[in-house]
Amino acid sequence: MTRAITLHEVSKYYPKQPSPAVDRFSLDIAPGEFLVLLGPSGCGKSTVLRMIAGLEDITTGELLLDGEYSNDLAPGDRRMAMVFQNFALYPSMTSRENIGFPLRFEMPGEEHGPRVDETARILGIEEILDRYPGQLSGGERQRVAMGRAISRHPSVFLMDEPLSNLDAKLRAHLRAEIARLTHGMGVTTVYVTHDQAEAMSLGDRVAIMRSGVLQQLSTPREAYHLPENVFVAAFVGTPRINLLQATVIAPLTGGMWIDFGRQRLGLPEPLNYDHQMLRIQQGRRIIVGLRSEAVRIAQPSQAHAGEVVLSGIVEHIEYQGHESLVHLNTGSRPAVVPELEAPRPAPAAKNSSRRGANGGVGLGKLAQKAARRIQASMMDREGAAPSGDGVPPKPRQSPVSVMDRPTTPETQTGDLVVRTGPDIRVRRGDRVPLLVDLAHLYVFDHEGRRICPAPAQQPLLE
Ligand SMILES: Nc1ncnc2c1ncn2[C@@H]1O[C@H](COP(=O)(O)OP(=O)(O)OP(=O)(O)O)[C@@H](O)[C@H]1O
Repeated sequence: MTRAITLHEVSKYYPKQPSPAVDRFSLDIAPGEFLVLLGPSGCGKSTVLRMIAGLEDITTGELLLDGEYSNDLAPGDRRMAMVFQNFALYPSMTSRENIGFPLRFEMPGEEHGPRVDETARILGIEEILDRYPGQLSGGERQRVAMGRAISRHPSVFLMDEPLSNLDAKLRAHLRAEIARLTHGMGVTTVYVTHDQAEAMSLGDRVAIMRSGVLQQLSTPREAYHLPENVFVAAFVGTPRINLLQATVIAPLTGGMWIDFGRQRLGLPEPLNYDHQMLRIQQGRRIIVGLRSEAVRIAQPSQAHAGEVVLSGIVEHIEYQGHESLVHLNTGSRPAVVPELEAPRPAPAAKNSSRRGANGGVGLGKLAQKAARRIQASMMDREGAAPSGDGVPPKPRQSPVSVMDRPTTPETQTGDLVVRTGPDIRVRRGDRVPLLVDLAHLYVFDHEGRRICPAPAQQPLLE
């Protein structure tokens, strides 16, 4: 059995918190869909997951399960299984006993052996069924934890960063396994991660969050190719998209340029629809987004149709084996998305009281919370203070704040990273010609909204 999950305008206010952890969050998850909640630490992903699970009350809004109002449904009646980051196995039980444990309550008086064996076979862990958690590797422990969730034949899997305690190789391996398993079982899955690569490779769709607010809900491909705002553009993709501050120059006499300060990028005429739409930005600050594959190092004579010329000085070459990343200085001013640039708190076990039934708030989590509070106070987190009962007087708007990077042209290092073949023959200090593919040019307005390519729904002009 699998089920549809709908969140309608769901908000969560924690007591004594100035702004909601989740703010008017709406989402429809289809039966059997694999949906990933993606965003930086503290953006509200786990809170959404826990509200779906029934482990956290919904302050306002509605949760529908298969179309039925379910805000007040007890967690045990939702037929959902959760898998956490910290495995949460009983140390005094073997793998077999751990996997069979929830069945004592779900199938009282019935023989659990066949269900446990079937689960072990699916996960390929028959050999470790008689071992204790202390005798297992991290990956094996996480497989047993997943076995415990699978054996219940749940209608929904809820996974909260289940792989983040594992090393990179194992993570990649288990990631593929999770995708195979959940799709094979056809069970609706909601998966929380802050790792965009994980989200992109796993999700049928990703819901990208920032400060409790849904920024974009789309397929991974669309999130990469058509980010709705600068936050999504910067959060998704490695290496991170190049974000440069610029202005549009569009004199009445014709022509249009994007001015980076020391260089200008001329848009070819006749202007296409997307470029024409930039005319209203004339004289205003914009942010230009260029992914590392949108620019190549090549002579102007080699330009294809739709490519325009810039140049840059090589600052650094990052050899990656299959490719090189060349860091260049084009004399532009990089734009910074504050939440992405803020230091991420040190990882700590997610075993605080709000995460699981059996733990106190760990020191690591407290440190994380303190760091978040500092981070939150430093960031431009908008929102009205809650009234006495914790319900907001009005919803927050969420323009994406973007700042200047505090550098002077003299001290500024590479502002543009370009992906090249591994054998590129350039040296530090060389000035090299660059060809920018305008088909992959993104422009965001001063509030971070994408304006090029033009959004499907145009904002009303005042
Ligand atoms: N029980 C609680 N009491 C007060 N504030 C809380 C509580 N739980 C979470 N928060 C706050 O709500 C916000 C969202 O937290 P949440 O754990 O949902 O974020 P997250 O995106 O899952 O982060 P992480 O990836 O670090 O777990 C944070 O600011 C957090 O400090």
